Amino acid sequence: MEQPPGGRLVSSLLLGPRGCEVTLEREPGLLRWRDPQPPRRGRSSGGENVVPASEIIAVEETEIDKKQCDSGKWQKMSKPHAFTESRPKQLLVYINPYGGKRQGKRIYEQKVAPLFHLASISTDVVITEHANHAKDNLFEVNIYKYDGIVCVGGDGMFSEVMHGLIGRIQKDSGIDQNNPKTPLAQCSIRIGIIPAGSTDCICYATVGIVDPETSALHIIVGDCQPLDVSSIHHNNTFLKYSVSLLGYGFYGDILRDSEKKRWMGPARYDFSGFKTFLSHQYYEGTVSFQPAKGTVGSPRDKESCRTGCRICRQTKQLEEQQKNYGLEHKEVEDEWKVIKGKFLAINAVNMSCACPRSPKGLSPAAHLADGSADLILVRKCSRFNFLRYLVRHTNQDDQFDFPFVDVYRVKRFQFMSKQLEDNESDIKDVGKKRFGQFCSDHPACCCNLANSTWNCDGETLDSSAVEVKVRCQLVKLFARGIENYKDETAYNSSSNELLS
Ligand SMILES: CCCCCCCCCCCCC/C=C/[C@@H](O)[C@H](CO)NC(=O)CCCCCCCCCCCCCCC
Ligand SMILES: Nc1ncnc2c1ncn2[C@@H]1O[C@H](COP(=O)(O)OP(=O)(O)OP(=O)(O)O)[C@@H](O)[C@H]1O
Ligand SMILES: [Ca+2]
Repeated sequence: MEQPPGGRLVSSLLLGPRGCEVTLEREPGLLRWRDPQPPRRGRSSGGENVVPASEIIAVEETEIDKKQCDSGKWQKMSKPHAFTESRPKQLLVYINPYGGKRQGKRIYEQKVAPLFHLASISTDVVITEHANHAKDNLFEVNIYKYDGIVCVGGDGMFSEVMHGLIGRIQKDSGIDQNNPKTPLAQCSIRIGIIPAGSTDCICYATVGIVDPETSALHIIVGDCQPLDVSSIHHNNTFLKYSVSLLGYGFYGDILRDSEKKRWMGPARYDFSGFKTFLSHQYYEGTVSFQPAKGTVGSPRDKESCRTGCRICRQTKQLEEQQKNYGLEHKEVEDEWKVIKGKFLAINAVNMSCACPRSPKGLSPAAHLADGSADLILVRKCSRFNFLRYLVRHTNQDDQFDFPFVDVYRVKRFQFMSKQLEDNESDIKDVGKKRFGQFCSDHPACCCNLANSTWNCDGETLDSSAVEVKVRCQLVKLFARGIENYKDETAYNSSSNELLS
């Protein structure tokens, strides 16, 4: 390449048989070239292609210009894959061969491994043989020699890997996860998700699409997206972490029913969803929460969390300022709001939970990394109204604009079912232990006194009573959030293309 004044390198690029001029600008590091063919009608970019150098996957030398090469003008790159420092070089990969449509192994081998190879990334691959294989393995291996952990599977598989990684880091830092008040050690090793599950909402809500190649490219270029994690405890015992949906009632019941139908694959959720919708079960209990005062946004905002989100950045800055002034424990004194009622669904989401089934998700304005969760309370209502509420997850109408739906942005919350409250207040009265019974006052009504279960990122929880606290940006993903359409037009569609 020749270097004219102005920090711009100019060279010629062969695209098939045609040549064109290509320039590389030092600042901001953009590679530009014009299509050799005249632009087609309606193409806004006018045939110009722009690729940030940081997004070039690999460069290979070809012997097309032997003379120039011999004359010493060409220099061999010692590390052809080293475009930026944040790119991973060594990855540990876990594949769940039974997630989703059981395509995990094929997806990895055919779509992902060749890209990793092209980008000179070395991998250790573990194909899991049973549930918790990946989680247990993360406590045994030397995780510190890897630049990232990749999971090939769905939300449940991500959850397993995340539990392994967070648990391992806490163990190595001497932190007891059972203490709900202890600050947790952040995980600097990033997690990559290659979607091969049934819902894949963590992938969809952090990348904007469920596509294994796109996710592989985010891993290769070393993108980094911090993610809030909720820790769930009961009676000073750690239960689980959650990053997407922690749902009681409707989504808990769907999960409980669908687990028996894993053989159906992703369709099990529609089957169990329909069945659960018809059962129209509501649950009584008390929800207490601390509203998120430090965050800048609200769940009713029209704007969603996007790449480089201002709200996530501001909240993190605020948290750091509070830490510097020694105010990080102030939330302990913050007021608790208490709501008793009959609920069809109690959903706490750390992110929008957008997924192919619901492209805007359960809470469209929830943020990936603002240190808060959106708590959605759907009170007892008619079947017809609940259907109207569900349908709004699939169209542009506001799903919170119903008198029976409330949404709050929270940092912590607790839930206890009425049944447990009754048992706790009169524990000696054996007659009051009504597990699994139906309401004796109204035998024909659907007032089931049995508990629902919590759906925690697609896994069931053992306790119906929970204490939940959001841990701001506890983990990091190889992702960059959903890109704004406006930003995307800055580069044309080739921004993710491989150059070789
Ligand atoms: C009429 C159409 C209404 C469609 C309403 C669609 C709402 C979909 C909302 C999806 C939210 C996903 C939240 C993510 C949860 C994940 O952490 C978890 C693990 O992967 N997935 C599930 O629990 C899996 C949850 C799967 C939920 C499927 C719900 C299907 C409901 C069907 C109701 C049918 C009523 C029809 C009446 C005629
Ligand atoms: N080899 C295996 N055999 C059985 N279960 C496994 C195996 N490997 C992992 N698992 C478990 O399978 C569960 C579900 O997997 P996964 O999340 O990949 O698929 P899914 O449930 O179909 O998708 P989604 O979570 O997106 O709805 C995970 O919780 C994981 O612990
Ligand atoms: Ca959040």
